[in-house]
Amino acid sequence: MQPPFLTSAPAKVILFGEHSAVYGKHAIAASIHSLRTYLYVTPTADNAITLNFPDIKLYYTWESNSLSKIPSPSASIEINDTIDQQVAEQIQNLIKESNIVDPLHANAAFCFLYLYKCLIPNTSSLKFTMVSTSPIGAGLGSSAAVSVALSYAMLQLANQQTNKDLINKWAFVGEKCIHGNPSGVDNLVSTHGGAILYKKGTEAKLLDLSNNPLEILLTYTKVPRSTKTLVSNVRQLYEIYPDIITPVLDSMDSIACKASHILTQNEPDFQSIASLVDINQGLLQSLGVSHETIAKICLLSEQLHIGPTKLTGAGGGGCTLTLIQDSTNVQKFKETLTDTYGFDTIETQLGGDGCLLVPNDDLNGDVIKQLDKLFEESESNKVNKDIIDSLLLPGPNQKLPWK
Ligand SMILES: Nc1ncnc2c1ncn2[C@@H]1O[C@H](COP(=O)(O)OP(=O)(O)OP(=O)(O)O)[C@@H](O)[C@H]1O
Ligand SMILES: C[C@@](O)(CCO)CC(=O)[O-]
Ligand SMILES: [Mg+2]
Repeated sequence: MQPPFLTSAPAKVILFGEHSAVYGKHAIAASIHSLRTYLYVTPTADNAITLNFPDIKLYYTWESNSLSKIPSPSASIEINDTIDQQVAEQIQNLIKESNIVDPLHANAAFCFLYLYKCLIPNTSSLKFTMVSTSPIGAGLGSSAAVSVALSYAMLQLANQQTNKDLINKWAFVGEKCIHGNPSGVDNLVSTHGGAILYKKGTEAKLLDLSNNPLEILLTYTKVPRSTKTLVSNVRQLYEIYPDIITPVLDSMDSIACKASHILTQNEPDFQSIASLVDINQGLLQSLGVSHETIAKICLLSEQLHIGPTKLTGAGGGGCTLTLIQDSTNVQKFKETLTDTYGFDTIETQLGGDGCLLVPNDDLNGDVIKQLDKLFEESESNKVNKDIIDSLLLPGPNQKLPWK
């Protein structure tokens, strides 16, 4: 597909099973339709590839000849089950030579360049501008949304027969570039949307939560952390105490399976779900991936009799998920979180669309002008979530012909 065109992928929450998913245990995850990453691919007149990632203040242009020196990994998704270390090393060297040192930048650049070398190695004269309405590095799957949006776009540029399964497989490669050892749950739910019961290496089971939607509140602690580091720390604990950590992971597996069964009943027993949330948080705490800010939110939701809270995603700060069982004190809960603790609260619905595309054919001159203006203004951080949503958010009132 010729540029310009747009791709988009949603954020996600993990209801149960973060970290244990890495060890092949079940997890339940759901997309967050209204928090999305948007990628705008546009043609340029130079013989280069430009990244404009204003959310992390990464702006870089590589001349084509600097990219062509790096060998391309196989374009076969089957072979790319593991990252080609020789190619990875040469990409990391290029990133160093480019003086891209901030890990936030280096991770994004590595993910982009590896997928570029796999899918569109000889392509030039393109700019990739990416903005997200989801908090970054916060446990809501921002790396997965980036990997999905990039994979979708590059498969389009490669004119490959694209289906969601292929997008997800390449997004998993992108997640490996950023996370190191991902389970695949984040990229799968961001690709397909909805809610799933996931177990690494098996077919995910779609969960229909629409009959009895969970009422949840997300809280963003604004504490930065790296999923790669948190996952690695758990791995170290597992290797030191396998006999102790294995039963913890097995319990998390049972929690996810039990919750999946309860949530798909006609009249789910939400009290049991609340107990499972509490237990899962306690187990995550034992893996060392909670944080003092998460503990504060857990305590406050208990004190105000809102319902149980657990971390969501890799933890270490990032975001929590509170199951709202009694909304009597919810306003006080939200005000304390924002005004006293300085956190952000996010009210959202779970599920909704996965990755989407606005093809080149559906973009007319006027819309392109609006998009160019929006994405240019994003580079100077003049755009907030409302402005982005007003033009880009897919849904019943969407301005763009998302497919
Ligand atoms: N909008 C964005 N623009 C550029 N890079 C991004 C963007 N969003 C995420 N990233 C990349 O993803 C990385 C964050 O990934 P990380 O896995 O640590 O957090 P997360 O995916 O938000 O949380 P979790 O994996 O727990 O769900 C950042 O370091 C950055 O490289
Ligand atoms: C921590 C983890 O389980 C979820 C991160 O959102 C890592 C993974 O499953 O890839
Ligand atoms: Mg991630």
